[in-house]
Amino acid sequence: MLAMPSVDDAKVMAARKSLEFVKPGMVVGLGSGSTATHFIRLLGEQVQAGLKVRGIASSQASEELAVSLGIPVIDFRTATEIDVAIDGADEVGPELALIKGGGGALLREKIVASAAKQFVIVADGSKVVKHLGRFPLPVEVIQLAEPLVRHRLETLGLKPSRRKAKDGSDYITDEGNFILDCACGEMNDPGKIAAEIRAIVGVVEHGLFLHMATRALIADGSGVRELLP
Ligand SMILES: O=C(CO)[C@H](O)[C@H](O)COP(=O)(O)O
Repeated sequence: MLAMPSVDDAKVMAARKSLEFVKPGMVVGLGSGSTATHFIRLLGEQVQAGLKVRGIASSQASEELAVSLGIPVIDFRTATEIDVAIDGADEVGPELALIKGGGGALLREKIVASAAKQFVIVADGSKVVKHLGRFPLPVEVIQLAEPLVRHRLETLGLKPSRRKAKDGSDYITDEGNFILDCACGEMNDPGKIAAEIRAIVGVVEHGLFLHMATRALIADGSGVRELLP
């Protein structure tokens, strides 16, 4: 009998499969989180073997990793086009609706994903859900506006809680904002929730990525399966 791959092995399998979508000359969006980290490491091996691509990073951590592996990284301020973005997700729902931002990089991740011609999700099978909402939805907010935004989120029926760093201090994103992790419960209409949150001034971005992913590569005991929207 075949042994089930560990969650981490599954992440590597999905990340490896995503290399098929990276072609010479491309500008590649580099996601954040453990699965995206596997992808960046594998891409680094390809670059060291001669593949010519340039990366654009969705977080400081991913940028530092890419640079350490010799992947040429474009300065975000000069980028105008992205061919493919490869990133992980916290939940993958129907029609490839996603919750992202567990690693706190949702703003840059969404900028990269929205500009990319292809947005490929890499994940282990545990991330696939029938309804989004078990994972708390991250909402990035301007620090100054946090109490007002928090109250508005509560009036929408969400239960926000300010994210803390490992040392107990407030978690601050790469762009200098707070994150409110919002318990939402099962989402029947993610589009409505996304629009309501988006309408609150002081919200910088939220972790619902709707109608963005062009495919998801999901790895589990039976290999890597491809989901399309
Ligand atoms: O959105 C993200 C970071 O902001 C990550 O892609 C998401 O949290 C999944 O992470 P992992 O691959 O470690 O499970």
